[in-house]
Amino acid sequence: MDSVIDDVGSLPTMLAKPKPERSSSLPLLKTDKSTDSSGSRLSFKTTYDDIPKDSSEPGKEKERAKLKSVSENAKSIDEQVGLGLGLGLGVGSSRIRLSPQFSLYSNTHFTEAKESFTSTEVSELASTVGKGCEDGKVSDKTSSLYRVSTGSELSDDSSSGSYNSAIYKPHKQNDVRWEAIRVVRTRNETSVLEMKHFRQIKRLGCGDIGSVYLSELIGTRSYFAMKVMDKVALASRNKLLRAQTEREILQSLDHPFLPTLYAHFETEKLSCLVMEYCPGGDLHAIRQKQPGKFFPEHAARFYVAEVLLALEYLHMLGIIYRDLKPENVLVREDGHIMLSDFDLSLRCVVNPRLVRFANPVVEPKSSSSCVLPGCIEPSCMFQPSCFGPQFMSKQKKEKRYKTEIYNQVIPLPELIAEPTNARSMSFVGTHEYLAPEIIKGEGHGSAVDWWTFGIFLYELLYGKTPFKGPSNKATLFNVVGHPLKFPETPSVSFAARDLIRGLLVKEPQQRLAYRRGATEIKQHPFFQSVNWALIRCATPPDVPLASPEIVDAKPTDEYLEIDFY
Ligand SMILES: Nc1ncnc2c1ncn2[C@@H]1O[C@H](COP(=O)(O)OP(=O)(O)OP(=O)(O)O)[C@@H](O)[C@H]1O
Repeated sequence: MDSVIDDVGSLPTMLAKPKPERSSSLPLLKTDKSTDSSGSRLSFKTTYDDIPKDSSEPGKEKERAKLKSVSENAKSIDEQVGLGLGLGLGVGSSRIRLSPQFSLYSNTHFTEAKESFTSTEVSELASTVGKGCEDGKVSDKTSSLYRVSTGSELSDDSSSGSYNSAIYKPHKQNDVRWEAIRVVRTRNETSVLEMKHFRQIKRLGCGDIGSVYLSELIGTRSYFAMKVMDKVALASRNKLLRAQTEREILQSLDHPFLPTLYAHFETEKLSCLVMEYCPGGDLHAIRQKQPGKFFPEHAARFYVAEVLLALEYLHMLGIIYRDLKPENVLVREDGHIMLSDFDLSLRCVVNPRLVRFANPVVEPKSSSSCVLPGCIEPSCMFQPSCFGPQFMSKQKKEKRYKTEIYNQVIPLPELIAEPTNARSMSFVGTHEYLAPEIIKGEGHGSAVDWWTFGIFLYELLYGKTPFKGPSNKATLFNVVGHPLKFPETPSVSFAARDLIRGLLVKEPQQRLAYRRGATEIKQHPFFQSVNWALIRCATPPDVPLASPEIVDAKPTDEYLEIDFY
């Protein structure tokens, strides 16, 4: 898979004649070699920021130097958390980000920050870096419109802040891990979590400038994924703002298919994010294990349906995700998904619009909110079970629809909060997943997520992406210029192909969901059998086995005395 490209704040000119001063540092030229030795897709980001503008040698030397630096960073972090030996580095298998010093945004702060935008303003690199950032290039790209994080806003008790944020997370507040954190804090008579409260069990992956570890909160048998980042490396690689964006987004989330950030703490050199651990791995790895390396349609539908709800929620918060791909979709212990990796996300302001009021008197024929061409079936909006039978007669459909209308006391109002009008000029994403408007540098909004959603569904069903060429450059040309084609095998339903066709429309304005966001996609016949409200109760296609490291975990009191620092 191609590497992630991330040129925040730059106009891509891949198809036009590149400007001379940019030509030497186009990520396209630098990232053609983008798979690791195992052939899996690298999540290695190339940014213009990483490359000096006056560089005359954009090629392999710098790429090698960068990989070496990733490797060294990972090794150094391993050593610092006490896992220095024998784990192998897996260079470039992941990337890592974070900001060393940033304010603790409560949900309220986040809202206040967003309110400072108009609907077309975007908060790319939304906040300025606090005291820790002295890099002129970074602050040049900072939007003054967004709430600024300053050193004075720092909290010494960031884990406490994260802990308290459970109060504002009604969907996650019953999570037993909050209780485990409370127990440790009480037991240690401390308001903050520190590295010494955790035992690192193994490294789950490593990225640009940090590593993710499976960690136990000592003495609780509660397990977390701890993302550990080297602050100096972040600063030197201009990753501070991206990291900060991700952390602020993580703090604002409260959704079953998005990560919970339990705590954040820092040591002198490291910054650590404590998140939910997903033992199921990612959908890219899981796809490789499927017969034929593609998912059966019912499994693909399950995964994309949950991803759709996650994207819908993000868009409602004014967050355009921009990096959807199977690698970023992790599988929880219960088999449901968790969308991860927010450092490429864009924050902007949305103006929620109510397009249909809650009304107890519903006229079936007036449900014009279904925008599918030729679709006059209101039944596509009401489904009785999470994943029911897909095909039924028209008579049955009508009967079912009537029953459901009567069972519904008040139909839900239909709200649209789609940051369609946001305009970012950044060149970010993963080659095979890039939307045409990003490649052409036309400016992009939330419709890019619907494009990537189409590529994602295609890849799950066919085992490959539709526009991949022999090189990254060829891939980009294909995305912009080649018509969409479906392979003859595997056999995929008409509904699935129709949905993909609607999503992979090159002109964003003509793309499905451009006008009404996720609502349009939910109403597509491909999702006819999905009960959106109950999807959390649906049976996942696969439930991961408990991680052997956890099953075999020894009683952990013996680790209490270990002091990492
Ligand atoms: N919550 C988690 N549970 C289980 N594994 C995780 C979790 N978060 C990350 N990982 C694993 O750790 C690896 C590194 O994650 P990290 O977020 O640092 O980088 P990444 O997802 O590869 O992406 P990027 O380089 O795009 O930031 C991932 O590939 C994933 O396999």
